[in-house]
Amino acid sequence: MHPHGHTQPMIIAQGLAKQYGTTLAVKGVDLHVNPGEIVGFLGPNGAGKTTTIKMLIGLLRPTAGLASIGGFDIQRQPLQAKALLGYVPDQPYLPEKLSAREYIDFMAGLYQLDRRSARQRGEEFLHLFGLTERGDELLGGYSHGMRQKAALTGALLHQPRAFFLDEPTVGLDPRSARLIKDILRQQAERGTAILMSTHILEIAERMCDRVIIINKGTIIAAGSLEELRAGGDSSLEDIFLNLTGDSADVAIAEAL
Ligand SMILES: Nc1ncnc2c1ncn2[C@@H]1O[C@H](COP(=O)(O)OP(=O)(O)OP(=O)(O)O)[C@@H](O)[C@H]1O
Repeated sequence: MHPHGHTQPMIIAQGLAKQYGTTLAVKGVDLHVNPGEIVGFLGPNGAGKTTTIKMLIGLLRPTAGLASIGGFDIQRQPLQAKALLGYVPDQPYLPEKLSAREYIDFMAGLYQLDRRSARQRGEEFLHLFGLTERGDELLGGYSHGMRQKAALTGALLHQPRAFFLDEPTVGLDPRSARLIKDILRQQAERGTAILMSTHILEIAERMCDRVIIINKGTIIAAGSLEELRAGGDSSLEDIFLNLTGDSADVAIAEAL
């Protein structure tokens, strides 16, 4: 028996498509993330990663297709679906005039959490992130890394079952990147499904149970790294370049 019960995927996309004007940015994407899984969402710039994630979390209405979180359709049952999900964008919006502790209270209110246990959970994250001493400073004065940590704290406060991150470790020092990696693994072990976009292949290799590769709005490969390597010992970088590159680009990359 799987530790998290029946493995109905927590995150599902079926035929998701998005057209901006005449541009088909996402062309019928099918994907799923199971409870407890960390899945890397890889693709070159402009491939459609952010657009897909924004449709999955209900920030963008798809032109076609369905997205569901924990069995709730994100368009038809947005409140139920959104209560289950957390999202950290690559440039998180934070209220600059609030301190980290005030932000924790603010997020607790937004998700209608019990204030005391939310505060306690918030303090645990501040401690983990080394921000206990700076929790009363205004977020506006936080560094990029500190902002990422505050955003993660706010997004994890309600214990989401589906967690989405856009480029979570960009601009972080190695220690902070490691910390975030550990926290994500911890969340996954508690059954949270995690989908994170990244273009840093090394991060995907080290952090993810499975990767999904998107190129020009279409999923072109999905599986564990072992499956993608399919017996060979190519690095994820080779696989990625081969799958997404024009052959000329790959030839250039191979020559480097
Ligand atoms: N609001 C918009 N209006 C018009 N076109 C858009 C809009 N947002 C994205 N696009 C286009 O859709 C395509 C996919 O963009 P998207 O941001 O989803 O890619 P991405 O994979 O997240 O890229 P990156 O790695 O550079 O962040 C691109 O061609 C982009 O120019």
